[in-house]
Amino acid sequence: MSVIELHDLRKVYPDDVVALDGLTFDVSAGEIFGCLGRNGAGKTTTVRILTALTRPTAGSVQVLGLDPQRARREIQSQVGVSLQQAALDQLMTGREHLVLMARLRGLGAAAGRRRSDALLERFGLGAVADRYVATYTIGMQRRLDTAMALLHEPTLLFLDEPTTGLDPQSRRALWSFVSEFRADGGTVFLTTQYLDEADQLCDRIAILDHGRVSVLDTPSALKRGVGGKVLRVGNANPEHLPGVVAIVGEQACRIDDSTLDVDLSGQEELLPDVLAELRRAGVPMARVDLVDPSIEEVFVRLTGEGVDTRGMSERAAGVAAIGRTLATGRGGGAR
Ligand SMILES: Nc1ncnc2c1ncn2[C@@H]1O[C@H](COP(=O)(O)OP(=O)(O)OP(=O)(O)O)[C@@H](O)[C@H]1O
Repeated sequence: MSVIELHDLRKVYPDDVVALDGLTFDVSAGEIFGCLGRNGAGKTTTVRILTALTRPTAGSVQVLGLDPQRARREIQSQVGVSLQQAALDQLMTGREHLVLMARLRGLGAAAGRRRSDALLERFGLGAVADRYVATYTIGMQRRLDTAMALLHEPTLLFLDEPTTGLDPQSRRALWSFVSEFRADGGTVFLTTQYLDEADQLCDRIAILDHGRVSVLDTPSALKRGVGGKVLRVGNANPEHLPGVVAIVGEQACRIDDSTLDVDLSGQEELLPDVLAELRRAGVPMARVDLVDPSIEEVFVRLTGEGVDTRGMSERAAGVAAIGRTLATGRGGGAR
């Protein structure tokens, strides 16, 4: 059953800014659906239209079987929304936010307090519940905002870039919350600029480009679709890289956290040469593996380096580091 249906959706802002240019997809009940794309691709506009915060210019949209513009209150009472810019009052405590929101949601005083307490604990905010939000970290503010979106126990949750700016621990905590929410029967629509997040968390991913869906599928189908294997070298040393780059070319090499990925698609015949080079450089073969391409590689292969997501920029920095190592002959390129 579809809980979200978009057909040929267009949104044109004043001054002819085209944010959405014929967006079509649907989201099934119980899915974690990821919407990926660079800045300005149209992700937030999509969330705002689905949650009745913005009116589309053309096209049709249904959320839980309702038209958001005609059934605005009904939709907003049934879905949870955590937007990129959390609307929190710095001079209120976390608990005050939740209790106030519970009142706005029509929960009785006792029920509101109970639900607030439970959510404060669930999101690890119990110890700071009575501190001003001004003293919260970005991660705490984001968790509070997500907790507020859950007060009325929605079954459909919209999270707009929920982990942007969070430290790795907070990101993982958010991921496990999203998985649990789905395991309890919920549906999640999330936008992200992090490719690894979409890969690990989402059942299906739509990559948006200039207000359109450029590809949409499960992470594994996307990876299968592009074909080709990646040779992964763990604990790679920058000194090992020039030889490999000389064989496969700089574009095929990516390094991240000392892991070197060599994209062999279309040049599989080079595998023996690369292995021989690694062996010559003294890399233990136990550290070498053949793996499926990551969503990042899919992204690069399908759309080219032009899709500037933050995750890709980090990898691009890694490739640039290899380039610098080659150019200067100095090590230290890997992060
Ligand atoms: N209120 C607005 N008025 C005019 N233009 C807007 C408005 N909101 C968004 N836009 C423009 O619409 C396009 C899509 O923006 P949108 O925020 O939906 O993209 P996004 O993928 O969410 O980007 P980001 O990752 O930066 O949030 C961009 O060109 C943006 O500048």
